Amino acid sequence: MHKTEHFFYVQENEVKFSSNLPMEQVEKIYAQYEEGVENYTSEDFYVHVIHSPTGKLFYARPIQQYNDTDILNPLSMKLLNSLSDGITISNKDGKIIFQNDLDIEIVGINCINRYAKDLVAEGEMSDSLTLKVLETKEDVTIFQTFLNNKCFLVTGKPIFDEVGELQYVLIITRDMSRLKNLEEEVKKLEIQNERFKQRIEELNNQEQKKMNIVAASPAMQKVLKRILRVAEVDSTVLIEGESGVGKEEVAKLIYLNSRRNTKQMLTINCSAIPESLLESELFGYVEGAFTGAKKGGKAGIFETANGGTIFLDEIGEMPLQLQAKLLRVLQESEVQRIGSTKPIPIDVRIIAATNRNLAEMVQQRSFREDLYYRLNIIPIEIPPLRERREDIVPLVYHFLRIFEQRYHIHRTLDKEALKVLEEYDWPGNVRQLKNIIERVSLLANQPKITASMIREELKGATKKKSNNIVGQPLSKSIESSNMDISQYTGSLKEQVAAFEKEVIKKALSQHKSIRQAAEALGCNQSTLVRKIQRYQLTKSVVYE
Ligand SMILES: Nc1ncnc2c1ncn2[C@@H]1O[C@H](COP(=O)(O)OP(=O)(O)OP(=O)(O)O)[C@@H](O)[C@H]1O
Repeated sequence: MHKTEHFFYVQENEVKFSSNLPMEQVEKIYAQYEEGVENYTSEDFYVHVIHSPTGKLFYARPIQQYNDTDILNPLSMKLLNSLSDGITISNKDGKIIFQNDLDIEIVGINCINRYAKDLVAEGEMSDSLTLKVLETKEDVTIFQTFLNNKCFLVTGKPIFDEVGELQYVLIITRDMSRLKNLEEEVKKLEIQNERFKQRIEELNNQEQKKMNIVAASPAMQKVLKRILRVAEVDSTVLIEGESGVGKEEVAKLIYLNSRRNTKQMLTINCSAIPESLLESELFGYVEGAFTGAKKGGKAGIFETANGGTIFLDEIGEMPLQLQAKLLRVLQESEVQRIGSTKPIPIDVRIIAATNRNLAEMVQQRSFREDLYYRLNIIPIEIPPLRERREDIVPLVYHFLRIFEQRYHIHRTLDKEALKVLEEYDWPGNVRQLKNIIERVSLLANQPKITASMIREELKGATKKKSNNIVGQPLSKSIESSNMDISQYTGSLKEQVAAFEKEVIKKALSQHKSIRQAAEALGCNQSTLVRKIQRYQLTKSVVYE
């Protein structure tokens, strides 16, 4: 029995026994008993009745009268102030008897000793959870935004005494922004995690991307290291080297390993496009900018590549007037379409390449000095193949594998053949080596390629060297060849046709099949067949 509990025993309406309550008090309690009830309150007592066959036993426990100050002793206040939630406690009349420091900070008002209903009536609070809990006598939870615009989870809890009377209302205000911050932290970590995963994938891919470029020699290893380092930064790169050394391949590698690899890399060959067209290709134009300008205008390559990369091949061939315009784009990161004064902001990375000596061109004033320095922020010089002979054999095997997959032919080279290739000077660099390997692979009528087959091919190349078309793929050699055109007469159409006939004849004589010749000329087989018929190139002529 609880030490403050009293009891008395009643038999036939007569109090037979009482513990230590004065009789007067016992009678008062008993007077309020209603026949049959088991629990009731009387005066300041909570009464529990046990009915037995012979009588009734009454337990009377004094209802504790809490004093507000009883619960708010210094220690409990200290404890409540140390919590990281806002706490207020109101008594059953709705008077706020305690508010911890954090709650005062959150709500912005010190409510101690004030009544919740007054705070609402006086407009200091739009609503009061204390009043709601007093009314419903139930737990209530709401989300509430306070002065600092932070979102809080506010929970009101009724606190009952032993007899179920609501005694206090406890309000707990929890800062949801802390939870939100945590949520955001978790999200950030997840994003970071995702980035790490991507980076690992990228690094794995990088290994594969590197595989496309052969760099066995110390000189190319150095270049490769530089490529991978510059790929990470966003600056302009100038790739220099003789024709066919692999400048475009290097540009692709930089792009593939850069952060911009999710956007495209657009390539423009400055030597292959006439000056007038190059300007509009690069910068675009507005409607009516010139005769023949498309309706609605056209975006230039800078606009189209926005966010990505532009590879300006053969930059040394860019006319001076366009060099000035390109310089402005690089300096101001904005472009103006032809016929417009409106600047369009652009964000592109420029990779430029040249086989010309730009520094010399600057001295000869055929290349702008300011543009040269602007492009030359990170120069990459690719040495000619003859200066990195360690790359020759790995390149041979690399190309053999490519052609094996492309043509389904398996070829190997004997030792002597490899030696010949290693000792050759390769004026046409890697492109020339690639073409020789393609040719011998296709022309060989046995799996093993011998030194004499290579020598034969290289003899042809040396002969062609005087025509400045060493080892170029056929389509490229025609572009750059110094073919004697004085032999052609007649109208432009007739001269072009005569030239075309010669080009096709030559291609057919150099390739085993029409398909291969078409491939080398960069046209499709049916076009070539039509032209063979038009120019009446018979088989015997073709293969003589
Ligand atoms: N290191 C290399 N590894 C594998 N292939 C290479 C390498 N270097 C060049 N190649 C191949 O050689 C050919 C010529 O390379 P590329 O077109 O990049 O040369 P380039 O220097 O840009 O030539 P140009 O100055 O004529 O434009 C391409 O088919 C390319 O794939």
